[in-house]
Amino acid sequence: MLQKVADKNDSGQRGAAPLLSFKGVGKVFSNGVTALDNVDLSVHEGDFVSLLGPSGCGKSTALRLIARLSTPTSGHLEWRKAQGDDSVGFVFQEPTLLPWASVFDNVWLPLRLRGVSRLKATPAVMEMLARVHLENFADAVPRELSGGMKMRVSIARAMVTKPRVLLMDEPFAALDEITRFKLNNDLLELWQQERFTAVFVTHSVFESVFLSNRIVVMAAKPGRVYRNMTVDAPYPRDEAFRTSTAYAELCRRASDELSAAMDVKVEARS
Ligand SMILES: Nc1ncnc2c1ncn2[C@@H]1O[C@H](COP(=O)(O)OP(=O)(O)OP(=O)(O)O)[C@@H](O)[C@H]1O
Repeated sequence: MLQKVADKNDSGQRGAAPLLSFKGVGKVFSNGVTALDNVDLSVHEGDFVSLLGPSGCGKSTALRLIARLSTPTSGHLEWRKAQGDDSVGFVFQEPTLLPWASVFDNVWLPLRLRGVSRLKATPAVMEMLARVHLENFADAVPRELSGGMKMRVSIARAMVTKPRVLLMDEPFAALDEITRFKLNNDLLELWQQERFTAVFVTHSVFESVFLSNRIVVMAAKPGRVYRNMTVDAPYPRDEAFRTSTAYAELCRRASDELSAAMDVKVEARS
């Protein structure tokens, strides 16, 4: 069943117009920093795309542009118009939960802001809590939760409105490795169930290879796309994939690309 969904995710790319394209996008801040320079980048429906690169290469800036929290200073972003729904959800590195509110109320919040009553929101909130394996913690408050559980709440809150695109800015960077692996598995399961398009920012080669069907390796100063790498491994991906030679080889390739992207930066400065 999951394999079928994964096939659908993969087939979504072939031949179809991208869901979202960066067309020669530049972003220069008022302090003169060029965060992004002439970026061309396409995201297809159902993609799991990771933006991988050194600090300062413009990964977060790119996410903020997709979320419309910021606008390009040159070029433009183009959304495919056909289905008309370009809604986005955002998950940040910090879970940023309301400390006084229950898990249920935290997840309800985006629906509440749209005028949906507690009663009406209950099925959607409980469904999302079940999806992130927190259905038994609806009444807990954030201080009672572990870091991984707080992040699950944050993901459920971002997903409760069923956005078409889920943007994630290093969501697992502050977690221990075991929790991070578990959340990587659960995120892939959620992606395969809900069929959203994911754009995921990370510094981790291992995480980007495990999760993505495509990795955009970026270079810094100025921030730009260095390489588009296809991760040619079938979904679902599980612990067997994580310990496979295919995974090790893909990580080696991604690591080489990242090292090369960082060398480019050094050469450009010297
Ligand atoms: N609001 C801002 N004003 C000025 N400069 C900014 C602003 N936001 C980001 N920058 C600069 O733009 C560049 C790209 O920043 P951005 O946060 O997008 O990079 P990043 O790849 O996400 O970095 P990190 O991995 O460290 O989070 C950096 O040099 C950063 O200092």
